Amino acid sequence: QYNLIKMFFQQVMEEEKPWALVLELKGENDYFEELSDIVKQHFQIIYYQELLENPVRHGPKIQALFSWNFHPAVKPSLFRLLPSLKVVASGGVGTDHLDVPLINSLGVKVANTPGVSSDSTADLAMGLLLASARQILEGHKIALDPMTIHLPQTLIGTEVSGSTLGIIGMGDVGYKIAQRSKGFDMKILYHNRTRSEEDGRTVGATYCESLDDLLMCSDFVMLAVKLTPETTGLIGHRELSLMKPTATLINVSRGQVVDQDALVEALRSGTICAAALDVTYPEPLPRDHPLLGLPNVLITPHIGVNTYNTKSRMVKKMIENALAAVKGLPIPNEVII
Ligand SMILES: O=C(O)C(=O)CO
Repeated sequence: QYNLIKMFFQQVMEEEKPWALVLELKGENDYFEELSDIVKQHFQIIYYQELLENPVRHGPKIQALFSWNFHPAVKPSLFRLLPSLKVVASGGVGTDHLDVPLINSLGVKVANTPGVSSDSTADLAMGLLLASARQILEGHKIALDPMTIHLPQTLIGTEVSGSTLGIIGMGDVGYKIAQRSKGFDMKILYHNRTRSEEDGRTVGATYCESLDDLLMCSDFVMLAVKLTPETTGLIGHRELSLMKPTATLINVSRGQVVDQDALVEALRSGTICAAALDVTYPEPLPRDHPLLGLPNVLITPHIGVNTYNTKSRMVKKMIENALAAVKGLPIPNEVII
Protein backbone atom coordinates (compact mmCIF):
# COMPACT_ATOMS: atom_id res chain seq x y z
CA GLN A 1 0.00 0.00 0.00
CA TYR A 2 2.88 2.31 0.93
CA ASN A 3 4.49 1.65 -2.48
CA LEU A 4 1.24 2.40 -4.28
CA ILE A 5 0.91 5.74 -2.48
CA LYS A 6 4.58 6.52 -3.28
CA MET A 7 4.05 5.70 -6.95
CA PHE A 8 0.92 7.85 -7.00
CA PHE A 9 2.78 10.86 -5.58
CA GLN A 10 5.75 10.29 -7.89
CA GLN A 11 3.38 10.30 -10.83
CA VAL A 12 1.62 13.46 -9.60
CA MET A 13 5.00 15.20 -9.14
CA GLU A 14 6.15 14.06 -12.59
CA GLU A 15 2.97 15.43 -14.12
CA GLU A 16 3.52 18.75 -12.38
CA LYS A 17 6.90 19.25 -13.99
CA PRO A 18 6.71 21.72 -16.85
CA TRP A 19 7.28 20.52 -20.39
CA ALA A 20 10.38 21.42 -22.37
CA LEU A 21 11.40 20.88 -25.95
CA VAL A 22 14.99 19.70 -26.13
CA LEU A 23 16.97 20.12 -29.32
CA GLU A 24 20.08 18.02 -29.92
CA LEU A 25 20.59 16.40 -26.54
CA LYS A 26 19.17 13.00 -27.40
CA GLY A 27 21.06 9.87 -28.16
CA GLU A 28 24.18 11.36 -29.78
CA ASN A 29 26.25 9.63 -27.11
CA ASP A 30 26.12 8.69 -23.43
CA TYR A 31 27.31 12.10 -22.49
CA PHE A 32 24.33 13.81 -24.09
CA GLU A 33 22.03 11.23 -22.51
CA GLU A 34 23.45 12.24 -19.13
CA LEU A 35 22.85 15.91 -19.83
CA SER A 36 19.28 15.09 -20.86
CA ASP A 37 18.88 13.25 -17.56
CA ILE A 38 19.79 16.43 -15.67
CA VAL A 39 17.10 18.33 -17.61
CA LYS A 40 14.62 15.53 -16.86
CA GLN A 41 15.00 16.12 -13.13
CA HIS A 42 13.14 19.40 -13.63
CA PHE A 43 11.19 19.11 -16.86
CA GLN A 44 9.20 16.60 -18.82
CA ILE A 45 10.98 16.40 -22.14
CA ILE A 46 9.83 16.26 -25.71
CA TYR A 47 12.55 15.79 -28.31
CA TYR A 48 12.39 17.63 -31.59
CA GLN A 49 11.58 14.51 -33.59
CA GLU A 50 8.68 13.67 -31.27
CA LEU A 51 7.32 17.19 -31.66
CA LEU A 52 7.42 16.89 -35.45
CA GLU A 53 5.64 13.54 -35.31
CA ASN A 54 2.76 14.98 -33.29
CA PRO A 55 2.87 18.78 -33.10
CA VAL A 56 -0.79 19.16 -32.17
CA ARG A 57 -0.43 16.92 -29.14
CA HIS A 58 2.97 18.10 -27.92
CA GLY A 59 3.34 21.72 -29.13
CA PRO A 60 0.82 23.48 -26.83
CA LYS A 61 2.27 22.11 -23.59
CA ILE A 62 5.88 23.19 -24.20
CA GLN A 63 6.94 26.13 -22.02
CA ALA A 64 10.72 26.06 -22.44
CA LEU A 65 13.04 25.31 -25.31
CA PHE A 66 16.57 24.04 -24.67
CA SER A 67 18.94 24.63 -27.52
CA TRP A 68 22.70 24.64 -28.08
CA ASN A 69 24.06 27.38 -30.28
CA PHE A 70 22.87 27.31 -33.83
CA HIS A 71 20.09 24.85 -34.62
CA PRO A 72 18.36 25.03 -37.98
CA ALA A 73 14.99 24.29 -36.37
CA VAL A 74 14.92 27.53 -34.38
CA LYS A 75 12.89 29.66 -36.77
CA PRO A 76 9.40 31.20 -36.91
CA SER A 77 7.77 27.98 -38.12
CA LEU A 78 8.92 26.24 -34.92
CA PHE A 79 7.57 29.00 -32.70
CA ARG A 80 4.18 28.73 -34.39
CA LEU A 81 3.97 25.17 -33.02
CA LEU A 82 4.70 26.34 -29.46
CA PRO A 83 1.96 28.78 -28.36
CA SER A 84 2.76 28.40 -24.61
CA LEU A 85 6.51 28.87 -25.00
CA LYS A 86 7.98 31.25 -22.42
CA VAL A 87 11.72 30.97 -22.93
CA VAL A 88 14.49 29.87 -25.25
CA ALA A 89 17.20 28.63 -22.89
CA SER A 90 20.26 28.73 -25.09
CA GLY A 91 23.49 26.95 -24.14
CA GLY A 92 26.50 29.20 -24.71
CA VAL A 93 27.34 32.87 -24.41
CA GLY A 94 26.78 34.03 -27.98
CA THR A 95 23.17 34.49 -29.06
CA ASP A 96 24.02 35.73 -32.56
CA HIS A 97 22.29 32.62 -33.94
CA LEU A 98 18.97 33.75 -32.48
CA ASP A 99 16.75 36.56 -33.71
CA VAL A 100 16.19 37.87 -30.18
CA PRO A 101 13.89 40.80 -31.12
CA LEU A 102 11.70 38.49 -33.20
CA ILE A 103 11.53 35.88 -30.42
CA ASN A 104 10.74 38.60 -27.85
CA SER A 105 8.01 39.95 -30.10
CA LEU A 106 6.31 36.55 -29.72
CA GLY A 107 6.28 37.03 -25.95
CA VAL A 108 9.19 34.63 -25.49
CA LYS A 109 12.33 35.49 -23.52
CA VAL A 110 15.86 34.43 -24.40
CA ALA A 111 18.54 33.38 -21.91
CA ASN A 112 22.17 32.36 -22.30
CA THR A 113 24.85 30.85 -20.04
CA PRO A 114 27.62 33.38 -19.39
CA GLY A 115 30.51 32.90 -16.99
CA VAL A 116 30.82 29.12 -17.09
CA SER A 117 32.70 28.38 -20.29
CA SER A 118 35.56 30.86 -20.50
CA ASP A 119 38.15 28.46 -19.03
CA SER A 120 37.44 25.68 -21.48
CA THR A 121 37.36 28.10 -24.42
CA ALA A 122 40.65 29.68 -23.32
CA ASP A 123 42.19 26.21 -22.94
CA LEU A 124 41.20 25.35 -26.49
CA ALA A 125 42.53 28.70 -27.75
CA MET A 126 45.92 27.89 -26.24
CA GLY A 127 45.71 24.37 -27.67
CA LEU A 128 45.18 25.80 -31.15
CA LEU A 129 48.01 28.27 -30.68
CA LEU A 130 50.46 25.61 -29.53
CA ALA A 131 49.37 22.99 -32.05
CA SER A 132 49.74 25.43 -34.88
CA ALA A 133 53.04 26.91 -33.70
CA ARG A 134 54.64 23.51 -33.10
CA GLN A 135 52.97 21.64 -35.97
CA ILE A 136 51.65 19.01 -33.62
CA LEU A 137 49.15 17.53 -36.11
CA GLU A 138 51.78 17.21 -38.81
CA GLY A 139 54.04 15.51 -36.27
CA HIS A 140 51.27 13.09 -35.36
CA LYS A 141 50.75 12.20 -39.03
CA ILE A 142 54.45 11.50 -39.46
CA ALA A 143 54.50 9.38 -36.31
CA LEU A 144 51.58 7.30 -37.64
CA ASP A 145 53.00 6.78 -41.12
CA PRO A 146 55.53 3.94 -41.22
CA MET A 147 56.71 5.10 -44.69
CA THR A 148 57.79 8.55 -43.52
CA ILE A 149 61.22 9.02 -42.14
CA HIS A 150 61.34 11.82 -39.64
CA LEU A 151 64.29 14.07 -40.25
CA PRO A 152 65.36 16.38 -37.43
CA GLN A 153 65.34 19.36 -39.78
CA THR A 154 61.60 18.97 -40.54
CA LEU A 155 58.76 20.38 -38.49
CA ILE A 156 60.65 23.38 -37.27
CA GLY A 157 58.00 25.40 -35.48
CA THR A 158 57.62 28.84 -33.99
CA GLU A 159 58.81 29.38 -30.44
CA VAL A 160 55.85 30.42 -28.32
CA SER A 161 57.77 31.56 -25.25
CA GLY A 162 58.86 35.13 -25.63
CA SER A 163 56.64 35.79 -28.65
CA THR A 164 53.94 38.45 -28.79
CA LEU A 165 50.27 37.58 -28.50
CA GLY A 166 47.71 40.18 -29.60
CA ILE A 167 44.29 39.47 -28.08
CA ILE A 168 41.34 41.17 -29.76
CA GLY A 169 38.46 41.23 -27.27
CA MET A 170 39.31 41.34 -23.58
CA GLY A 171 36.11 39.84 -22.18
CA ASP A 172 36.01 36.75 -19.99
CA VAL A 173 37.59 34.52 -22.64
CA GLY A 174 40.24 37.05 -23.70
CA TYR A 175 41.22 37.56 -20.08
CA LYS A 176 41.58 33.82 -19.44
CA ILE A 177 43.70 33.51 -22.58
CA ALA A 178 45.94 36.31 -21.30
CA GLN A 179 46.30 34.54 -17.93
CA ARG A 180 47.41 31.37 -19.69
CA SER A 181 49.81 33.15 -22.06
CA LYS A 182 51.47 34.83 -19.13
CA GLY A 183 52.51 31.34 -18.02
CA PHE A 184 54.15 30.93 -21.43
CA ASP A 185 56.19 34.10 -20.95
CA MET A 186 54.46 35.74 -23.88
CA LYS A 187 54.32 39.46 -24.33
CA ILE A 188 50.61 40.28 -24.32
CA LEU A 189 48.90 43.10 -26.19
CA TYR A 190 45.15 43.57 -26.21
CA HIS A 191 42.62 45.62 -28.08
CA ASN A 192 39.13 46.13 -26.77
CA ARG A 193 36.28 48.60 -27.07
CA THR A 194 37.09 49.76 -23.55
CA ARG A 195 40.43 49.80 -21.85
CA SER A 196 40.49 47.65 -18.73
CA GLU A 197 43.44 48.98 -16.72
CA GLU A 198 42.99 46.54 -13.89
CA ASP A 199 42.59 43.43 -16.05
CA GLY A 200 45.55 44.51 -18.11
CA ARG A 201 47.73 44.97 -15.06
CA THR A 202 46.74 41.66 -13.45
CA VAL A 203 47.82 39.67 -16.48
CA GLY A 204 50.55 42.04 -17.61
CA ALA A 205 48.76 42.91 -20.87
CA THR A 206 49.41 46.18 -22.67
CA TYR A 207 46.44 48.03 -24.16
CA CYS A 208 46.68 48.85 -27.86
CA GLU A 209 44.24 51.55 -28.71
CA SER A 210 44.92 50.99 -32.37
CA LEU A 211 43.95 47.63 -33.80
CA ASP A 212 46.45 48.22 -36.59
CA ASP A 213 49.32 48.51 -34.10
CA LEU A 214 48.31 45.25 -32.47
CA LEU A 215 48.15 43.50 -35.85
CA MET A 216 51.56 44.80 -36.89
CA CYS A 217 53.32 43.83 -33.65
CA SER A 218 51.85 40.38 -32.90
CA ASP A 219 53.25 36.94 -33.69
CA PHE A 220 49.89 35.42 -32.79
CA VAL A 221 46.62 37.30 -33.24
CA MET A 222 43.82 35.83 -31.15
CA LEU A 223 40.17 36.67 -31.84
CA ALA A 224 37.99 36.54 -28.73
CA VAL A 225 35.34 39.14 -29.53
CA LYS A 226 31.57 38.81 -29.56
CA LEU A 227 29.92 38.79 -32.96
CA THR A 228 28.24 42.18 -33.41
CA PRO A 229 27.68 44.38 -36.45
CA GLU A 230 30.97 46.13 -35.53
CA THR A 231 33.01 42.92 -35.34
CA THR A 232 31.53 41.26 -38.43
CA GLY A 233 34.31 41.20 -41.04
CA LEU A 234 36.69 42.88 -38.57
CA ILE A 235 39.64 41.02 -40.08
CA GLY A 236 39.68 41.50 -43.82
CA HIS A 237 42.25 42.07 -46.60
CA ARG A 238 43.62 45.25 -45.09
CA GLU A 239 44.00 43.88 -41.57
CA LEU A 240 45.61 40.64 -42.79
CA SER A 241 48.07 42.63 -44.87
CA LEU A 242 49.17 44.47 -41.71
CA MET A 243 50.07 41.24 -39.94
CA LYS A 244 53.61 39.84 -39.99
CA PRO A 245 54.25 37.23 -42.69
CA THR A 246 55.34 34.93 -39.86
CA ALA A 247 52.15 35.50 -37.85
CA THR A 248 49.31 33.11 -37.05
CA LEU A 249 45.64 34.05 -36.76
CA ILE A 250 43.63 32.12 -34.17
CA ASN A 251 39.85 32.42 -33.92
CA VAL A 252 37.73 31.15 -31.02
CA SER A 253 34.95 33.73 -31.37
CA ARG A 254 32.79 33.48 -34.48
CA GLY A 255 33.67 32.68 -38.07
CA GLN A 256 32.02 35.84 -39.36
CA VAL A 257 34.60 38.02 -37.61
CA VAL A 258 37.01 37.08 -40.40
CA ASP A 259 36.52 37.63 -44.12
CA GLN A 260 37.23 34.02 -45.07
CA ASP A 261 37.95 34.72 -48.74
CA ALA A 262 40.54 37.27 -47.69
CA LEU A 263 41.97 34.75 -45.23
CA VAL A 264 42.31 32.06 -47.92
CA GLU A 265 44.14 34.54 -50.12
CA ALA A 266 46.43 35.66 -47.30
CA LEU A 267 47.32 32.08 -46.42
CA ARG A 268 47.95 31.11 -50.03
CA SER A 269 50.09 34.12 -50.80
CA GLY A 270 52.13 34.00 -47.60
CA THR A 271 50.75 37.31 -46.34
CA ILE A 272 50.40 35.48 -43.03
CA CYS A 273 51.95 32.19 -42.00
CA ALA A 274 49.04 30.14 -40.63
CA ALA A 275 45.54 30.09 -39.16
CA ALA A 276 43.98 28.00 -36.41
CA LEU A 277 40.21 28.20 -36.29
CA ASP A 278 37.63 26.74 -33.95
CA VAL A 279 34.92 28.68 -35.74
CA THR A 280 34.11 29.19 -39.40
CA TYR A 281 31.12 30.11 -41.49
CA PRO A 282 29.23 28.09 -42.21
CA GLU A 283 29.82 25.35 -39.68
CA PRO A 284 30.81 22.85 -40.82
CA LEU A 285 32.51 24.15 -43.94
CA PRO A 286 31.48 22.45 -47.19
CA ARG A 287 33.91 19.64 -48.03
CA ASP A 288 35.27 21.54 -51.04
CA HIS A 289 35.94 24.77 -49.14
CA PRO A 290 39.46 26.08 -49.93
CA LEU A 291 40.31 26.50 -46.23
CA LEU A 292 40.10 22.73 -45.81
CA GLY A 293 42.73 22.15 -48.48
CA LEU A 294 45.41 24.50 -47.15
CA PRO A 295 48.38 22.97 -45.36
CA ASN A 296 48.82 25.94 -43.04
CA VAL A 297 45.31 25.81 -41.54
CA LEU A 298 44.17 23.92 -38.48
CA ILE A 299 40.41 23.66 -37.97
CA THR A 300 38.40 22.26 -35.07
CA PRO A 301 34.61 22.00 -35.26
CA HIS A 302 33.55 24.67 -32.72
CA ILE A 303 34.52 22.69 -29.63
CA GLY A 304 35.58 25.57 -27.37
CA VAL A 305 33.14 24.67 -24.61
CA ASN A 306 33.20 20.92 -25.12
CA THR A 307 34.31 19.55 -21.80
CA TYR A 308 32.04 17.55 -19.60
CA ASN A 309 32.41 20.01 -16.71
CA THR A 310 31.60 23.05 -18.82
CA LYS A 311 28.63 21.44 -20.57
CA SER A 312 27.21 20.30 -17.22
CA ARG A 313 27.53 23.82 -15.82
CA MET A 314 25.87 25.18 -18.95
CA VAL A 315 22.94 22.76 -18.64
CA LYS A 316 22.48 23.73 -15.00
CA LYS A 317 22.33 27.39 -15.98
CA MET A 318 19.93 26.64 -18.81
CA ILE A 319 17.66 24.87 -16.31
CA GLU A 320 17.83 27.75 -13.82
CA ASN A 321 16.92 30.21 -16.57
CA ALA A 322 14.10 28.05 -17.89
CA LEU A 323 12.61 27.35 -14.47
CA ALA A 324 12.62 31.05 -13.58
CA ALA A 325 10.85 31.90 -16.84
CA VAL A 326 8.24 29.20 -16.37
CA LYS A 327 7.55 30.43 -12.83
CA GLY A 328 7.34 34.05 -14.02
CA LEU A 329 10.41 35.02 -11.95
CA PRO A 330 13.27 37.24 -13.15
CA ILE A 331 15.49 35.17 -15.43
CA PRO A 332 19.10 35.15 -14.13
CA ASN A 333 20.69 35.38 -17.58
CA GLU A 334 18.04 36.96 -19.72
CA VAL A 335 19.48 38.35 -22.95
CA ILE A 336 18.25 41.90 -23.42
CA ILE A 337 19.02 43.50 -26.75
O1 LIG B 1 29.42 30.15 -25.79
C1 LIG B 1 29.42 30.32 -27.00
O2 LIG B 1 29.03 31.37 -27.53
C2 LIG B 1 29.89 29.25 -27.87
O3 LIG B 1 30.29 29.48 -28.97
C3 LIG B 1 29.79 27.87 -27.35
O4 LIG B 1 30.03 26.93 -28.32
